[in-house]
Amino acid sequence: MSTVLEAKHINKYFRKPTLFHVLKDINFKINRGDFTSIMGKSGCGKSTLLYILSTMDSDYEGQLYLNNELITGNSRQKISYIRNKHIGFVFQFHYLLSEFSVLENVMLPAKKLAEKSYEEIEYDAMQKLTILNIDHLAKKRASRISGGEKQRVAIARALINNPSIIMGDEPTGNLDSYNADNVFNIFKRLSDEEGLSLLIVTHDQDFANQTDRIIQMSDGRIIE
Ligand SMILES: Nc1ncnc2c1ncn2[C@@H]1O[C@H](COP(=O)(O)OP(=O)(O)OP(=O)(O)O)[C@@H](O)[C@H]1O
Repeated sequence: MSTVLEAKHINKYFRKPTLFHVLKDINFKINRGDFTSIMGKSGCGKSTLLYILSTMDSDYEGQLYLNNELITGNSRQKISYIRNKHIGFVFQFHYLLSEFSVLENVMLPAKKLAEKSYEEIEYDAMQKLTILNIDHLAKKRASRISGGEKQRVAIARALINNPSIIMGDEPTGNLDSYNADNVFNIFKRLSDEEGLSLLIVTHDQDFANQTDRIIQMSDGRIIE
């Protein structure tokens, strides 16, 4: 089984207001195609860890590998390229551009990567919307759709560059239970049917139980 993501001896400190050792010797691997969840009490360091794993934070000790390539220590520009190409994100809040259409929002990360023509990107974006059963919303403004629909658009946007892994920080946290189930089931389907690698932080034990593996954190450490 090949490894998509690996964390080796990750330690992280916050220096203000006082020195605080927030992540303590984090080690784990994520196999390609696995659906992994991270759980743990509020404040144990889940978001801080996800921020490092998603390459958005470079201020840590230890090594991070993506597709067996060392990410740590690369230039900001290279890391930004790798992130855009290989990692898709879904946050608790969707962060869609409200004045743009659904289709334009989904196209954005591919435009940024600038490796395909406008027409190809548009075609890819429509395909992702179709996978998520929201192709009928393509021309609508992002501000004019429901919360559950917005989160599905955010997933389509995360998929647009065919990333190696999708990461989510409480991706169902801001939704009512019906829409939370719906979004979780989309992740589950992407994992089961498309073989996607997924890593989500969640407080929901029922959701976590349906993933392939639960990483349990406590006080900045992985305990299980
Ligand atoms: N920029 C910062 N400076 C100092 N301390 C911070 C900073 N960001 C987070 N912390 C602290 O680090 C700890 C871990 O925070 P983090 O957000 O990673 O926890 P979490 O497990 O994701 O919590 P939650 O489930 O509530 O989102 C907390 O004690 C938090 O107060």
